[in-house]
Amino acid sequence: MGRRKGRTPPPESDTEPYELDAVVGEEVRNGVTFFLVRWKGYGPESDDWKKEEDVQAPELVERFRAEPQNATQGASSGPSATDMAGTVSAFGRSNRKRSSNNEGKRKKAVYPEKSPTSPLASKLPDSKQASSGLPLPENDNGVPAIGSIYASPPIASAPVSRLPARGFAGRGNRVDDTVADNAALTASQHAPPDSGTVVRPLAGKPSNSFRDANKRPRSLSLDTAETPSKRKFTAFSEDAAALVPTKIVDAHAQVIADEWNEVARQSGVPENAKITFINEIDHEPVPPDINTLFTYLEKDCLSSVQVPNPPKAETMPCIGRHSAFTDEGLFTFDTNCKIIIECGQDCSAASSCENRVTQLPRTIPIEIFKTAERGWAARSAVPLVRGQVLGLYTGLIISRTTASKLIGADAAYIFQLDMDEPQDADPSLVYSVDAFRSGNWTRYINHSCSPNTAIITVARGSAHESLPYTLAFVATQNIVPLAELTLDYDPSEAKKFAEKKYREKSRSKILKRKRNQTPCKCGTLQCRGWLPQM
Ligand SMILES: C[S@@+](CC[C@H](N)C(=O)[O-])C[C@H]1O[C@@H](n2cnc3c(N)ncnc32)[C@H](O)[C@@H]1O
Repeated sequence: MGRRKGRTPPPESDTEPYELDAVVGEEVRNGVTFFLVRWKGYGPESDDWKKEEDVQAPELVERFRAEPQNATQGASSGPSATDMAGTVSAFGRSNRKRSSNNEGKRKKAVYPEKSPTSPLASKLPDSKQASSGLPLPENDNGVPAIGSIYASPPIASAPVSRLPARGFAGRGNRVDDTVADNAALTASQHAPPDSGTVVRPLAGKPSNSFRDANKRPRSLSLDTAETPSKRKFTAFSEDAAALVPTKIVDAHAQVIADEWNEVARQSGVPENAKITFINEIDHEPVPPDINTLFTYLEKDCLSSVQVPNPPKAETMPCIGRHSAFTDEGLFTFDTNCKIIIECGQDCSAASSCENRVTQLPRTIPIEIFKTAERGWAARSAVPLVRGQVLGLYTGLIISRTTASKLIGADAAYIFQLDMDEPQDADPSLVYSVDAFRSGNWTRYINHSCSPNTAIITVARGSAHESLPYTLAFVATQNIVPLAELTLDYDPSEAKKFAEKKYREKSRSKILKRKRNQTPCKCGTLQCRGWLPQM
């Protein structure tokens, strides 16, 4: 691997890309498919320059196989947040020795973009919509404006005492009407990352360790008689039901699901928006950190700390209520507000107030499903539209001092409320949400370097109603049924990655593995290699 042929490439230029010349081979390592590809050229005068390297870029290879001429064309028009295959090739390269100093120094990026003439163009997500989240504000210190989940391998939780969940009895969700209007949304826009291969359950030893969550169980090894059959979803049909694989719901999962659905029902979630657990990968019955002592919180967080009062109702008037959301309740993505202010109890319009979009009950049926490499994950059984509010990140509010002491699995579900927070903030006075022992289905939203959801921060009009503010997931693109819902756990890193001036320096810094960092298995062309770390 990594052989280089031809003469030494000419001096580096940011505008001249590699061009994919051939897919020479492919190999599965640790469950991830790497492709040996041959790149060619740095410009017209160096067309004879070629080299081979292994990359983890299934989309690029698929595109190349379908239409070799257009797979990497348009590259010289420059990078975008969505189309940075260079990160992938750099990641692939880091796994092997470089063949020469010259090559080692060079880090050329490939920026595959939609070719307007390509028949595949309509199948690729729109680059604006599929950008790595929202054009989210960042504070002056470069701290993620919205907050970040940090990653570490999850393990089984210890039982905790149960606390009651509070609920908001709101009215019907207008967003759902829009979903219905968009039911004809064709599924060809993008494929759910995990639907490429659906593995049926096996007879054999169940895997109960959460530490195994991201690893394919031994019983899937190809040399056993029980090699699973694989079913490929090559394209979506409009009939979403045809895509729904056989659901394996065991008795234990059913008990947990019933309990969660009952809490959700009390919060106003309709009957047809149930949560189900599905495992088509192995025998792990339900996410193992979930037992009957886990506290399901559909809408509101619990708090272990006395958070100082957020701004008072007078300073959060019921104005500009349509600035952040459309009349249909879809987030507009064009607000500069770091915190979206919704009405709270002080609003005279009470529950008929339209400025309560994120307080409306969830209307989306959710499937929590096992993936081969990313543990458990969440997806919607119905189509979602860009801007739709999907749910709130709930859990226990803890101080940053407490959060920073958590390690390993205990830290896997922490979302920093670091929006607008000075870098030298007193850690005992800034907060995080921990969804390890209490939370809701959103705790299963995995990281992707090219996500389809983002977080918006919302405060409610009156003190103590949202402590200190609410984290709401919104769809950043139209999402087909059963596509895994994903979030960039550190959008500020993605932003740096996309910026030209940071490109070489910050990319290599980001791509370099830090201690204990977890490999990212998002499988996208934009993959930065590792999960963000606290
Ligand atoms: C908030 S939890 C998400 C739910 C988790 N998959 C589970 O099974 O409970 C974050 C953890 O999920 C796993 N994870 C999330 N995104 C991942 C990714 N892109 N690649 C590998 N592991 C991922 C990591 O173990 C991470 O610490």
